[in-house]
Amino acid sequence: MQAPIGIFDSGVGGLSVLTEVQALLPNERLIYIADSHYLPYGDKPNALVIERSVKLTEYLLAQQAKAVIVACNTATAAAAGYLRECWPELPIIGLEPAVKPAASYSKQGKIGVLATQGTLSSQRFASLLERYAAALEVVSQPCIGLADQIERGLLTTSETRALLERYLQPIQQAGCDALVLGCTHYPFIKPLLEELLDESIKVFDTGPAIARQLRTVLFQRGLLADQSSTHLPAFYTTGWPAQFEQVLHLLLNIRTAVQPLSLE
Ligand SMILES: N[C@@H](CCC(=O)O)C(=O)O
Repeated sequence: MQAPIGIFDSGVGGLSVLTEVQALLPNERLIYIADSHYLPYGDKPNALVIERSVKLTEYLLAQQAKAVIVACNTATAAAAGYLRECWPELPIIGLEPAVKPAASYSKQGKIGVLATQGTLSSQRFASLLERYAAALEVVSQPCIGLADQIERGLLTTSETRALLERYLQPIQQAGCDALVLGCTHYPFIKPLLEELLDESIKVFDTGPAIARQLRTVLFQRGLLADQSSTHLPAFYTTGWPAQFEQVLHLLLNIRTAVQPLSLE
């Protein structure tokens, strides 16, 4: 059996990355884990996010994963460095807010970033800004509660709209012309985002670049899947499978059984 690629997130957010990977690499076998029992990661202590990331990676390795995507900006900021120390041979692909392309696009020299508190207060994010946006004005906006709404499939409710309006306000007011979606949950509210944003603001997310990066890494290591193979992704959650099945259908139009997973 083909060795799989493991993908994990605190919940449904990483599905936005899974979609991009499936589109670019349709022959790969994918295993997706939503650590829903510990959601949201965004306001959890670093130590807990690291502990969970280690457990999830261990599980994926026990399933013979040939590469792991940390499909969560918060977990990447907290744990990617440590995971790479633990498994130096394993290709580990992390997600970072797309500050670099947004900064080079911006003509106003002003960009906005929507992300979790965990991501925005991380050392990794500080050095990302230092490297690529030192000369720019950056409006970093923590979006408390937004990932939870998306997790519950509430993509267009008045509460979600009100939250998003509130979080976009300082970014629009500052005159930003580029907006970075620094959390893998947020691409699922792109329609609402486009409705609320000025047309002049370009939106950046990381999913497509991650899929390309994965393809490069697998190619370099001779790990790309056989072109004749096709597989349905396998889905696991540490939370409630029935709830995850519902939101999986809503977000990706996939109807499949989700397996319960206990990783304590
Ligand atoms: N998927 C989110 C994490 C959301 C959360 O669990 O707070 C991220 O990319 O940061």
